Amino acid sequence: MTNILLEAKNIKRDFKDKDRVFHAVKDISFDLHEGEVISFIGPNGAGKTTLLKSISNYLVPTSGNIEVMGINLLKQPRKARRKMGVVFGGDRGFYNNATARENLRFFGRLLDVKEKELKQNVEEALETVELANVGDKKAGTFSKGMLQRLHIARGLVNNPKILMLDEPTAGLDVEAVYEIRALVKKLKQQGHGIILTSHDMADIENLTDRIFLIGGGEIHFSGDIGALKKFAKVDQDESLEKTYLQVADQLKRRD
Ligand SMILES: Nc1ncnc2c1ncn2[C@@H]1O[C@H](COP(=O)(O)OP(=O)(O)OP(=O)(O)O)[C@@H](O)[C@H]1O
Repeated sequence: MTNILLEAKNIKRDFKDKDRVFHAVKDISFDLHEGEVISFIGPNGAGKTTLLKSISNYLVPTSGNIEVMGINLLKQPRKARRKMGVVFGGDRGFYNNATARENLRFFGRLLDVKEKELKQNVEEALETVELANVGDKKAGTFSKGMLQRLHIARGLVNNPKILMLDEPTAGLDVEAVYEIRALVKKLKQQGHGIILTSHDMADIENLTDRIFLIGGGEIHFSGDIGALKKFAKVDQDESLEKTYLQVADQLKRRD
């Protein structure tokens, strides 16, 4: 068994509205191993974003415990958070008039990367995402696919073992989607643990080792795609989209 990079135990997150308490995440536990890609799938309002925000320290859970490479996220949030690259992607997030290298150096400094490590980290991140040859070009001249790779480089600039990739292929053309998928596979082979969110079932089918079906703030199933197909009682050659549709109804909130 490989090393556990992240362990979330009994995560609950409530939202209070006047005198009513809404249980967005009820009691979720999961872990993430080295070299593994996991994904949470479920209907709108299932609690996926709330859960991922809790793990990446954008929201404090109501209760539960999160260990990131042995560091307690709730007790030492800054230290734990630095072990994780959170990649939101999209057209924004960079200084258009600065080069890719300058942008990465800037974000590296924001993440407290030491000056003597910064240059090497930036070069390694650019190499990994295959942008080293255009590193001196302004970010504003980059295509959507290149920008997405630059976002991933930004997530890598302080050398985190864990990456959270939010919709990494959204809005990209077929070729760029293919490149991003190849990059995710490379990161996984390098030993990164990756939490992938995507509405594109083909991304999940291609990349994810372990799927967590989430509905009504709870996990209904976890396992690989083959096990999910058994759980959904569909043939093994059925598409993930059809498999998901078989179980979608039972994931709807009843509260
Ligand atoms: N700040 C908030 N205050 C009150 N309720 C909230 C807040 N954030 C989320 N919720 C509620 O918690 C539930 C879970 O929302 P969440 O965004 O985590 O779901 P999701 O699975 O990510 O959905 P989607 O696929 O639409 O992004 C929803 O019913 C939502 O309305």
